[in-house]
Amino acid sequence: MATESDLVQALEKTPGPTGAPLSHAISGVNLSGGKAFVSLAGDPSRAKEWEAARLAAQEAIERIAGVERAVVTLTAERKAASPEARRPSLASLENVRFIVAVGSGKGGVGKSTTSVNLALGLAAQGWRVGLLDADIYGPSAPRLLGLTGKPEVAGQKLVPMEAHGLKAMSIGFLVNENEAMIWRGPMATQALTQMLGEVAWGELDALVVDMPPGTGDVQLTMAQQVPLAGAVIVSTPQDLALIDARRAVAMFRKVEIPVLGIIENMSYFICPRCGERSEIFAHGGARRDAEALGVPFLGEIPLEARIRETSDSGRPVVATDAQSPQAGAYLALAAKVKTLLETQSRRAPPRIFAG
Ligand SMILES: Nc1ncnc2c1ncn2[C@@H]1O[C@H](COP(=O)(O)OP(=O)(O)OP(=O)(O)O)[C@@H](O)[C@H]1O
Repeated sequence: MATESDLVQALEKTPGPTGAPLSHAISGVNLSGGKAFVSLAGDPSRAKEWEAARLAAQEAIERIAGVERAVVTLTAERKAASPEARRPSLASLENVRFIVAVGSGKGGVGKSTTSVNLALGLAAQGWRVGLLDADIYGPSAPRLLGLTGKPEVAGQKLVPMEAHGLKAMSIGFLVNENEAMIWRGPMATQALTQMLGEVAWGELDALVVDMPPGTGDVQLTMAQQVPLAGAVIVSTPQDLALIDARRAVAMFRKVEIPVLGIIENMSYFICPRCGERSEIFAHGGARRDAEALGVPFLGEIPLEARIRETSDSGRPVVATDAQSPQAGAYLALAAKVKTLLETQSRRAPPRIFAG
């Protein structure tokens, strides 16, 4: 059975008028009953070249086994969605294909653990991935990735540190934790902007941004300033955490960042001795909320001592025990996020133009 991901892959091999693969221009993908509908965002002033690209895309998709018919339409490029247009000072992000925020309405729900394992899960699928620990009030990337020491400086830029195949930057590499904790509003925002703009990220398929918990001014400014492709919200199943998760969804929606979905962390507990499953916090609330809010539910991560031990000792489970069921939960999550990024992000309103 062909999937939407196969359509994206076919366009990864088809160059477009800008020289970049046509998959970079996708603004919408849908596959149902063997019929593929794809929209490509292009520059209307180069309509002839885009018309040729449209036909090439149609042919490439119709060659996929299981696709009977492909309809490819052109939509006008939404300039505001490109990193350069929204934030000229963030030039060092221009070779980053997708920037994904991981947010939570509330602290301590496992946002950082999820960010690290999600980033590793994306890397496990062949992507080049960076992790920006933007949680300036409680930077945890140094601990989670087992990194010590200071990043090097090359030219005017900080060189990201590397661990388990990820590039990483954290305010925790630069100042001691207590110092960052006392920063307020504008100072915190300024530090974040610098970490985005003054780091030599290089070419990345995805930069996972571990956001500060909550939905205050710092988070809102960050969501507005960074050219985010989408946001993932982490919640635990308790009612209070879910109320805050709904606020986080509302915050990203307010600034028109697509919410890729909600993850339920610490969803259930499997007793390591008897294997019995207990639903300590009335599991399932995040799935119901996701349905009510009309956003995808991305999955459940169990509450497991192994996840805590590996995270807290700098050996994240996806990097050090990829075959374990715990890593499997994160790998499944990463696969969903990858597909959503490739198919949902940059979805422009369909202003169709003819070639
Ligand atoms: N699924 C899980 N199973 C067991 N322990 C977990 C799980 N997820 C996170 N933890 C543990 O819970 C604690 C808090 O997790 P983490 O630091 O990722 O949360 P956070 O939401 O980023 O917190 P903060 O608000 O402080 O940034 C850590 O000790 C972590 O190891």
